This record gives sequence, structure tokens and C-alpha cells, in this order.
Amino acid sequence: MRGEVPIHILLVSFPAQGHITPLLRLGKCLAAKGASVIFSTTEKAGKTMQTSNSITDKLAIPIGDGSLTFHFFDEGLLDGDATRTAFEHSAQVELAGTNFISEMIKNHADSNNPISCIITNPFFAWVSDVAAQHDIPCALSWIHSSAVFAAYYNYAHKLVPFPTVEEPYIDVELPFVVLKYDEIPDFIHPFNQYLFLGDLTIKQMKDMSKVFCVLVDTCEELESDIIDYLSNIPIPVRSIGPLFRNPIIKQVSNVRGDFGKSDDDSAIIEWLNTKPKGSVVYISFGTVVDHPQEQVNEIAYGLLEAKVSFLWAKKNHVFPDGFLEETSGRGRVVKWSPQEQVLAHPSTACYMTHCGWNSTMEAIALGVPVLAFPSFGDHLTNAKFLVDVFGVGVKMGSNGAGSASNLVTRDEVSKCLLEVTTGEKAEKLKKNAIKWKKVAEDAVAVGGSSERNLDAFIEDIKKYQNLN
Ligand SMILES: O=c1ccn([C@@H]2O[C@H](COP(=O)(O)OP(=O)(O)O[C@H]3O[C@H](CO)[C@@H](O)[C@H](O)[C@H]3O)[C@@H](O)[C@H]2O)c(=O)[nH]1
Repeated sequence: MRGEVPIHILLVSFPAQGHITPLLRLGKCLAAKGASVIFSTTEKAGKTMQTSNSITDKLAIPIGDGSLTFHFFDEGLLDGDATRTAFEHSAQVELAGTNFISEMIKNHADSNNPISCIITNPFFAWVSDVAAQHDIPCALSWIHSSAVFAAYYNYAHKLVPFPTVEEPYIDVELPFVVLKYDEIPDFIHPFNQYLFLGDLTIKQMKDMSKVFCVLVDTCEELESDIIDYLSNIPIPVRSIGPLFRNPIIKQVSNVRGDFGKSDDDSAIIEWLNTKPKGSVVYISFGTVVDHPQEQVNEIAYGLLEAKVSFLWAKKNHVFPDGFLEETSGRGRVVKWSPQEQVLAHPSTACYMTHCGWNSTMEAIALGVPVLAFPSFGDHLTNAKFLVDVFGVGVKMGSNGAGSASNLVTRDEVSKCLLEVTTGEKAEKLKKNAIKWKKVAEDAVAVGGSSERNLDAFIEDIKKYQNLN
């Protein structure tokens, strides 16, 4: 972008880890390509990010030919969890955010550096309205898979029948795959207790004409049927991932928006260094899932039974008596792990995961087979794809298992652990995982599909800029 008018891109993220991670990765890629990027979310989330990472508010970080500046907006809320307060006080967050964006747009225009584009993510539908008021193009950074996007899209536009109160257990025949009633994102299943989350997404799906493009952290080769299918909807859907593997952002891997921090990253990696190749089961259920104590106990007993080595990232540690003593030497529990490094480590055999989309992409792009233990929302669909479509995983329990009334037992945990780490099946899973790793690397390499799509997106922004 040297010699050209720089483009200024404002990213506005809903304050949850699953939203911030992919949008920040995108911001770093755009900056590396020469854009001047502002990453914004609520101040409460900003503070959480600052506690865990060395990032400074309002200080531009040079990245490649461009820069990235964090700019958090004060939502005027007192202490508490950033994500929960954003739901509970959504009107207040929207008002503070609207004022912030409008001010930012005005200041940039006044100083002859107009904002060229705004990118936001699900649950912040109001951002595209503010962008429209100021005549600035807005894009959506979709935070789940293309398959989940297509499922929500079909539901919102009533393109195929979905489960209803009258017929809750029907299969959903999407044009590219058939999903059982418990493989759809369950926030749109009539019996789900968090239907408001589905409603928020569906509203954004219905209002899709407010954005000029949807960016998905996936790659064409991984979800080819779905991306082909989505090429027929009126809004361009561009696959640009896996963003964290994009070589152009390697030099800024320390600029992160993690909500957690490990006590010592290098001690974790050194511990892995002492373990044989492909011997350690990595366990993490992301940043939202919180299993009941009974389920934690069953996983712990399953690990004891299977006698495997493990690294378990878990915020609050309460384990059965004697568990830590009995597994000392072969097991390690940490509050937060440097997950990308752990998955990339040769000693890691497999990943017991909740199947959040970021973790799913990280496992796929780093060639790690999974033990899929989905809890809710898109996890259920991701687990289906990991196991039946990508062929890199084994499913642990039925969908929705893991609650106090539907535990996955220690015997099943142990059986699944052995299935995914030893024998013919394990070899097949690993082979497939390595295949996808190569596919992911190629997609983000120069000339790869995702890299071309990212460049095309930047070209779109420049076209809009030249029109104004
Ligand atoms: O010890 C840890 C735990 C997590 N992570 C990182 O945190 C992110 C977690 O993201 P994800 O796997 O997507 O999990 P959640 O944050 O729990 O996921 C929420 O957001 C996702 C993206 O929208 C959705 O797919 C999920 O349903 C929703 O639960 C990943 O990048 C991990 O690498 C670490 O680095 N270390």
C-alpha cells in the first residue's frame, strides 16, 4: 500500500473472548497490509485485556506498513464481567458505543484521515446502523464457521424447516449437509433456555443488507461445499482464515487480547519438552463453558483410568482428592495456557475441546486430532464437522452431555481418550489432521485462497474510499 492514501479501518468488537480473538487477528493482518487500524471494544473488556497482555490504550503499534491502535470506549458501568454486563446493560453499551463511533468518525474526517470502513461482529448489530448514518461501509466479522453461518441464514430466511415446538426432533436438511436436531446451533432450538442469543444473531441475519461483506475465519478448501452454497446469497462471504496462521502477523504474536494469562508460558512449554512426541492430551473448554463439579470429577477419573499424560487449562481447580498427587509427573493443571503454542507442540497428541470455533480452527490448522465435548451453540455443529466431515475427531458423549443430569462417565472418558490416542483409528485421525494443517497453511500463504480473499476485501474498501 506504499505511496497510496492509507485506509483507516475501525474495528468494533462485542466484549467477549470468542469475538475479540478473531477480530484482533483480522486487525493485525489488515495493519500488516498497510492499513491504519483502530481496535475498539468496551473499556471493561479493555481492562481485562490489559491485565493479561502488555497493550496500551491509544498508542499506535507499528505493524508491517500499517499500525494498530487500541481505543476502548467507556460504557460507564461498574465492576463485573465484561461480557455479562454487555448483555445486561445492552442499551447503555449501545449508547456509549454510538457516541464513541460518531465522535471517532468526526475527528478523523476533521483531520483529513476519514474512516474508510468499520468492521464489527455478532451481537453488536447497532454498529452497522451507526456506520450507515455516516455513510461508511460496514463489514461483519463472523465468529463461527461458514456452516453455522449458513444454518442461521437458512433459519432466518425460512429456507428449510427447522425444529419447532410441535416438531422438535426433525432433521435439518441444509443444501450441503443434514444436521440432526441436536447438531444445529441450539440457540435456535425451541427448547433452548438462551433463545435470546439466537434471536440476536437472527436479527443480524435478516438485516444482512446493512453490511457489504461477511468475513469468516475459515478457508475455502475446508468448507468448500458451504462456501460454494454461500456464493449464491446476495452478500459476499469471504473466507480469510485461519487468521492466526497468516505469516504476515507472525512478528506481532505478542499483541493479544486474551482475557486470561498463564503464570509462566515458558514453564508450560518446557514441561511439554520433557514429554515424548504425541503423548500429551491437552484439555481446555474455552472461556465460557463451566462444567459442573461432577463432570470435572468424571474427566479426572477418566484420565486416571486411561493413564495418559495431560495438560489441563482450567480457571478454577477443584479435583477429586488425591488426583493431583496421583498424576504428578504425567499431568499438569494451569489456569490459562498459551494454547496456540501448546497445540503446535510435538508432544501434544490430541485436544479435548468444547469445540468453540477459535479452538476448532486452531486444532485443525495445527494438525491436532480432537476429542469433541461440545456444550452449546455452535459447538454442536462444529463437533459434527470435526468428527463426520473433517475426520479429525472422536465425539465424547451425546450432544448436550456434561450437565449434572447427563454426565459423561469416567469409563466413556477413558475409552475415548484411548481411541483418539492409540491404534488404527488414532492414526487415521492424525493423518487427516496433518492433511488439514497443510491445507490451512497453503490458504494463508502468498497466493493462497484466504490471502487472495483478504486482498480482495482491501480492494473493496479502496473502491468505496475512491467513490467518496
Ligand atoms: O487457556 C486458554 C484458554 C483459551 N485460550 C484461547 O481462547 C480462545 C477461546 O476461543 P473459543 O475456542 O472460540 O472458545 P470460547 O471463547 O469459549 O468461545 C465462544 O466464542 C466462540 C467464537 O464465537 C464460539 O464458537 C463459542 O461457541 C463461544 O463459546 C482460543 O483462541 C484459545 O486459544 C487460550 O489461549 N488459553
